[in-house]
Amino acid sequence: MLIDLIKCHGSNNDFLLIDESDRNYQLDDFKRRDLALALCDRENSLGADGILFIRPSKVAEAQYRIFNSDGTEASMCGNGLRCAGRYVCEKLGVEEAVIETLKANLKVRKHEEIFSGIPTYQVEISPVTFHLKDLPLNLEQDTLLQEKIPGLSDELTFTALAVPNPHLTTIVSKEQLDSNLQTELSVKVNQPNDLFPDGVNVSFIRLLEKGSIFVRTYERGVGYTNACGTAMSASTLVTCLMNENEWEQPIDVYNNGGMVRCAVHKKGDTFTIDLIGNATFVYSAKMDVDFTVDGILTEIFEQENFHEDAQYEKLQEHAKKYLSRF
Ligand SMILES: N[C@@H](CCC[C@H](N)C(=O)O)C(=O)O
Repeated sequence: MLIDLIKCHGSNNDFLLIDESDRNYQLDDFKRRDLALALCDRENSLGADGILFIRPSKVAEAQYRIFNSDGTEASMCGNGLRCAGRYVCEKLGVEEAVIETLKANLKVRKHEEIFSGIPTYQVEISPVTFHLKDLPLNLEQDTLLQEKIPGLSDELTFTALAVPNPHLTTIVSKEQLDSNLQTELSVKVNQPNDLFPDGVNVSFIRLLEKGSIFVRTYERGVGYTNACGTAMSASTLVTCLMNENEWEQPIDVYNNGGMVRCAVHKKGDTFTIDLIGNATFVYSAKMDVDFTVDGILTEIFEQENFHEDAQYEKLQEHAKKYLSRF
């Protein structure tokens, strides 16, 4: 079977985008999982952090689903939503749209360039909840705000939230960021364990200066990625809660793949986050897949380069130069 795809990335968190809406690929969730497992493999196949599936929607301009590279489905992916948002807007010839995701219908819109020559999209990250049952995190309390988790780390304090995928965040020093702490505890909470039965995305946050943070995330279902959009959104919210940053103000969030901008809106106890950043298309291709064959991908052809990466590298150089100050 021939399937069209676009390789794309948000902050170098990279995806394969497959539009099922005009073509009857007859994918079911087993096939979507198998495609994610096979095609995301960086050693033997195309390589990516996940697959974005675009599907028809009865309630929005399109439906969007995200499968991690380990074949599990996530309720949300922020960097992927910017890419999906761009794809849907360009396909429909519009500047904004609503995309149906597993737990919410979310607004996406074309945005002024975050850096010269970079296609930029703003996406809504919502709903946000701090109830531990929503992650889930099995502790005998309702929320976890800047607290220790017994058995996880003696030195770090954590905040847990779902946006709506689950996140565990902690604000760290440069020394803690450079240590093995993040790997050790992320592996622990993403293998079968009593605290997080569904796993969790673990972010280490470094406060750089007012209005600017660095976030590195070990993603559930993937491992370390260059960036995680929902994690950067959740982390920005946590820094506002701790009075390190301000509500409603743009915060620059640096990551290992570049930088994005987040703004957190607070109305009473309700939070929404704007995530603004690149939606970069790398190449488009047609692939031949056979689900009965090991590795599934049998041939890839008609590859076309979008030539957007050279400009993106300039954003990365700018981000690296800024980070070298800290
Ligand atoms: N990279 C994503 C998040 C993808 C899903 C995540 N690994 C999960 O399982 O919750 C992002 O940009 O938000």
